[in-house]
Amino acid sequence: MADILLADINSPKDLKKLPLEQLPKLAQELRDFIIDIVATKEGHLGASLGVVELTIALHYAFNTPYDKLIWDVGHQAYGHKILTGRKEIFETNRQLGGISGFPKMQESKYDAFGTGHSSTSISAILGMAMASQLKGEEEKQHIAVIGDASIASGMAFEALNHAGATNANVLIILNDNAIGIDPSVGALKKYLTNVKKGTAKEENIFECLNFDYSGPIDGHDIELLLETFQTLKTRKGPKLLHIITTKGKGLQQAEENQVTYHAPGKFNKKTGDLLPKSNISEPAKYQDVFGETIVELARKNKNIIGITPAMPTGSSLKFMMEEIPERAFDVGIAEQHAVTLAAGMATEGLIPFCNIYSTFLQRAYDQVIHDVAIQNLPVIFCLDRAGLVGQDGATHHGVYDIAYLRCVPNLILFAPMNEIELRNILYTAQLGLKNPIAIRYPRGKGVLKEWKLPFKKIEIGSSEELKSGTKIAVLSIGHISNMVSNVISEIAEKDKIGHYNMRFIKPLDKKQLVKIFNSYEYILTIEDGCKIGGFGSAILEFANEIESQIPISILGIEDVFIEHGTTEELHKISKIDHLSLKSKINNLINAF
Ligand SMILES: Cc1ncc(C[n+]2csc(CCOP(=O)(O)OP(=O)(O)O)c2C)c(N)n1
Ligand SMILES: CC(=O)[C@@H](O)[C@H](O)COP(=O)(O)O
Ligand SMILES: [Mg+2]
Repeated sequence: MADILLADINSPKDLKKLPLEQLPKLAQELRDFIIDIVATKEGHLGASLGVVELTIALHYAFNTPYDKLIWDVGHQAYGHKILTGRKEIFETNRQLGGISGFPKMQESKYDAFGTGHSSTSISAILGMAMASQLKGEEEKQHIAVIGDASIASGMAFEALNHAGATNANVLIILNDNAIGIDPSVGALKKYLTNVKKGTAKEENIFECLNFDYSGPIDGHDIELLLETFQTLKTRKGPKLLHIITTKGKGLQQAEENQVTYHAPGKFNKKTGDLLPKSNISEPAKYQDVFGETIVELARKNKNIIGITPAMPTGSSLKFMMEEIPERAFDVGIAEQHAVTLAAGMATEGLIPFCNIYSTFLQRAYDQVIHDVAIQNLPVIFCLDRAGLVGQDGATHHGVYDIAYLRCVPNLILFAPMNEIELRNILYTAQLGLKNPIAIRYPRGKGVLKEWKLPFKKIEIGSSEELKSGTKIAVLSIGHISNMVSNVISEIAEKDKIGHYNMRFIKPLDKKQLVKIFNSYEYILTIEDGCKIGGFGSAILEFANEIESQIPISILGIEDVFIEHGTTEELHKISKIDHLSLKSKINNLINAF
């Protein structure tokens, strides 16, 4: 049997011992290794398969970790992790206690910068290169690998604009596979396509920005990559190398179905076929409730617009993009633009539904305040993936939105308990709200079998008493309210417990709250967001406002970053799972 080259590679030092002719064989092994593990452990697949040759060539040619290497987004860094000492633990990728699915500085000296959100790599590598200049490290190389969808983002352009006016020693590798999670969009995509066809205008956009541009070259040709790196190493100043790769390279299914194989779930490693999911009829995903409902509403209301920054599949806005393409827009990885675009549309009487994952809206915070809330424009924010999202970990949990939105005047903040509430608030929001509204809902499935019921208007600021009680009032918000209901149903002295689905974090249902504060002896709040500044804080502030002395306990995410694991595991760690809540309530009952 031929030697397994990968077996002996535990660091780039080992890699450098291989003769050049063996690198294509190593590439095949690395690809097989990634496929083997991701097939059972799940994770991001297509992006890592597409940069196998690039990863090998980079670590072969450069002196990492002394030379700095940043992977933008970082979902393509599995090969990098495997070649830099994490091969033996790669099977723990994204699992609780295991390695992160993204580069992470605390995990390895080879991870020069932590990523997860896109388009940060050029700024960060420029910062490092400028620091090297100041320290007199003239020979040090600084490399950022960024995809064609990520380079189109505002932040990447800000960094290119700055870098091009410096003599910093940076090499930006544009990994152009013409796709993000969904097909790349926009004028830059058209430009890059023309460059590849050789029909671009005389002037190269990157050269105009003062970059030393090379390419486009085949990013799967290791020898060519190595030759190019040797040349580029000797050139000073900002450089951009344009490489062409195929997302999913080496696994036919992944090459042919690039959207599905971005993060395919479990699959057969030999055939690439996806493993069937359980065939029990399950509740719908919240994202699909959004996707189907917006189509239903938009058919009747011609002013409705759908906007997504590069997540048509993840948000299910693709349903509207397919049926009503003239009113549904993927604007690329451009959260800031998406928000202000929606604001502009709202000034003209359109009704924009701007769907952004909770974690990615962090990037557009100023736009939410300055362009929407101060001007009190009725933009409808649909914040998908709110709460703990699971294996993507700390960079992706949507746990700050309540705290960062609750403090913004004019903004209504709602969290549906189930699919019907989501559907009804989407309906309510397009009836002519005078304020912006943010609707937060989690990754994954709801709880109901039937949710496509006739629309009902939800009164803004109204809560719902799910169960009355005598001693302890549990106030919950959003999907987690279902777990709370289940827990209460199992409590022996359940008569003592009242349960309120508060729905609106802002405005609070103050009428209901006054009643609660007058009828109970203890209040317990629960949310799947950070405790500091969250829903529980809002209840504390209310207690202060009415000068209530009733004790209040807040359950939610503590002041630490929660890492990766299944959402069930992470809820447990955060003590907002079924058992923790049950024991908390039982302890309270014993105390009263
Ligand atoms: C700020 C931000 N918005 C959205 C995402 C979600 N996202 C992750 S990967 C990706 C596409 C990246 O495409 P590209 O840069 O071309 O890399 P490729 O996957 O093709 O390697 C998107 C939109 C993100 N990680 N960060
Ligand atoms: C890398 C990245 O940011 C996305 O691929 C993200 O992992 C998508 O998350 P969902 O799987 O929740 O759509
Ligand atoms: Mg791409």
